[in-house]
Amino acid sequence: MAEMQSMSLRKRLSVQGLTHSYGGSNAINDISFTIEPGEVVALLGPSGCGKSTVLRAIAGLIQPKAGKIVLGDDDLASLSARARGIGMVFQNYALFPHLTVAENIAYPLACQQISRPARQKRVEEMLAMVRLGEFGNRLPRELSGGQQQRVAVARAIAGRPSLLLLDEPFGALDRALRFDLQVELLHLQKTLGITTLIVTHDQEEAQSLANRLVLMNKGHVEQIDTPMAVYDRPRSLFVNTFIGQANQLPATVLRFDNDTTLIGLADNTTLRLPRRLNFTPGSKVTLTCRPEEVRLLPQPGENSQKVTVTVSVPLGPVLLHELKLDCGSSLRASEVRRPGTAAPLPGTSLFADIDTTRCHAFPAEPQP
Ligand SMILES: Nc1ncnc2c1ncn2[C@@H]1O[C@H](COP(=O)(O)OP(=O)(O)OP(=O)(O)O)[C@@H](O)[C@H]1O
Repeated sequence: MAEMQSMSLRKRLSVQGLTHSYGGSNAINDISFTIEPGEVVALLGPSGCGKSTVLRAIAGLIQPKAGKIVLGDDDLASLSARARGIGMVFQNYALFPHLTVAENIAYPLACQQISRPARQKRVEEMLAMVRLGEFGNRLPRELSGGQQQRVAVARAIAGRPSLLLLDEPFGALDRALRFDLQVELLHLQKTLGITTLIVTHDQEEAQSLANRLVLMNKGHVEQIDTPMAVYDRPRSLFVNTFIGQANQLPATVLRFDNDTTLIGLADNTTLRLPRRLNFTPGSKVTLTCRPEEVRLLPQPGENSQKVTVTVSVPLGPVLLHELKLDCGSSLRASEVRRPGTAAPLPGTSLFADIDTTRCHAFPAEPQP
């Protein structure tokens, strides 16, 4: 293991101004981010936002229209896909069906013209690492989906790449297996310290695996931050609603008093935010708060709105309440279930107390 660690070169990846189109309009536009040596970064965003295009450009599978990709000291534009020293794992396994597990893992080593005994030793190390020591002689079709994906990971890292690219690596697997493999991959990545970029549309996968997230929308970057910062301090309404759940309330900035902002809601009630927002009075905004920041009370509180319970659903450890404000807007509240927590009956009138320290306000999006 010590030998392997010393031989895996930790390199920094820098992507600057990456732009590409497949013909018409740009699929990705001016994408810039860096991954520090040994760091795991997740590219996250809705379907079609350009995640795989970024990955393909880094891997050398497409030639971008503009931009610079540098790995360590190498400008990748001058290197073929094969010469880039990148390990890749894609969703659909893509193991060679006619080669055994051991031969699959040995394949990139043979391409690097590594001697047969060294190859064999490395394959054994890899098989042990992904806990498939007994499976070297099997064909891919004789393995389960999760095992096949572990072989794909072993094959990707066997050649000691400086960068690991994972494109929806566990997308085809069921939830429980996906979680197990994520934990395994995290352990492997920490042991080897390979700089890693994972593409996923599964935000839980991204948050559990990555040190930082690059959030993409419609071909551009919306925010780059740690998973917690993205959740707690979203820079746009898109990020706020894409990561986790967020209630959205149409509102108007009424006035500022010292360090507070008075916000008017659609039902003519008001909320006082304990900070000055960067809007002019009269601005139309979308106010957001997460369900866990809304507390249900039997009596009105300081920042509470009258609500009617539509339905309450138990989701494992929490109870999720769907509520209606008097103005017709919907609101969700969640509370941790304790022994004796009872779900209110549909139609019950209660008061929703919003934690205004945690609310965000974004410019209202123009109505279609
Ligand atoms: N080979 C191609 N030819 C033409 N257009 C393409 C091609 N590949 C991707 N696109 C378009 O480029 C845009 C970005 O696609 P891309 O596959 O990078 O998105 P993605 O975020 O990875 O999506 P998904 O999560 O669905 O895989 C999309 O609008 C897609 O339709």
